[in-house]
Amino acid sequence: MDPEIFQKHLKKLYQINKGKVVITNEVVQFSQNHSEPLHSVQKELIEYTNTKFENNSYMLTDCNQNQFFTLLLKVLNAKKVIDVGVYTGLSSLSFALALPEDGKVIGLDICKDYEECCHHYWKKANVDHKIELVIDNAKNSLQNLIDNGESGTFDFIFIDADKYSYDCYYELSLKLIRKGGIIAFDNVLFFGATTIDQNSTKPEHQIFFGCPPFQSMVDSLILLNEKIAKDERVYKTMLPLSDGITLVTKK
Ligand SMILES: C[S@@+](CC[C@H](N)C(=O)[O-])C[C@H]1O[C@@H](n2cnc3c(N)ncnc32)[C@H](O)[C@@H]1O
Repeated sequence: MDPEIFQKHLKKLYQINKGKVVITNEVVQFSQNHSEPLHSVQKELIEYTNTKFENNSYMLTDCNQNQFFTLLLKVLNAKKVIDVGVYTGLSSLSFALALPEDGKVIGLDICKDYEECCHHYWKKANVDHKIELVIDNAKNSLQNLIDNGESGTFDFIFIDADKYSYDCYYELSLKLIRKGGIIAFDNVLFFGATTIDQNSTKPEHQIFFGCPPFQSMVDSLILLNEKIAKDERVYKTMLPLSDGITLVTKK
């Protein structure tokens, strides 16, 4: 191989989008196909949620995320996990599948509507015994864990419930996570809304404005993103994976 030709070629490639791959849906699918395959029950639950709860199935975590968390839990050698925002049970299922036989997921959700669905699929995947579903406001549930002396004992905490309360979940989770454990926040990019100038008049940005409930979630997430970026208590990284995931670990 002629190194000069190779260098010239690389330079040309680098000039296109600074050498970075544009993340299209096809690229997302490609990376999904080249990651740890999903368990058949994870696939069934996704299918069921998309058909049965069509109106709010956008709440499901996506495949890439679940594949990523599976690997993360293995690396962390995780045994104790908290899932804040369970919905139809996919994230809790993924965590339970990645944990050893004596591992435990505490799933927190305020809504009872999906309880039956959760247990059905968790049983089907033989992990129901590893998951404890607590129906209450997650703020109370996290505080109860602290009051029960479980501070500093969790390996991984996933925050994916109401966006207004992320900051409160963050502070409580910092108490519950062990040193070296990871707290992950979902939706920190929120369809890209948190990344744009909130005074933007660009026509392509106007879709993000004009819906007060959406805007107040965006405002909460913007404040949280700024807080974590400056927070000296943690090491952090924000990944442009799915709808944006921030990972933090205590210093
Ligand atoms: C985005 S969904 C979670 C998706 C889930 N992690 C998955 O993998 O599919 C958010 C969930 O948070 C729950 N939630 C909303 N507010 C909550 C609160 N204050 N406390 C606990 N759960 C809450 C909702 O009921 C909903 O099921």
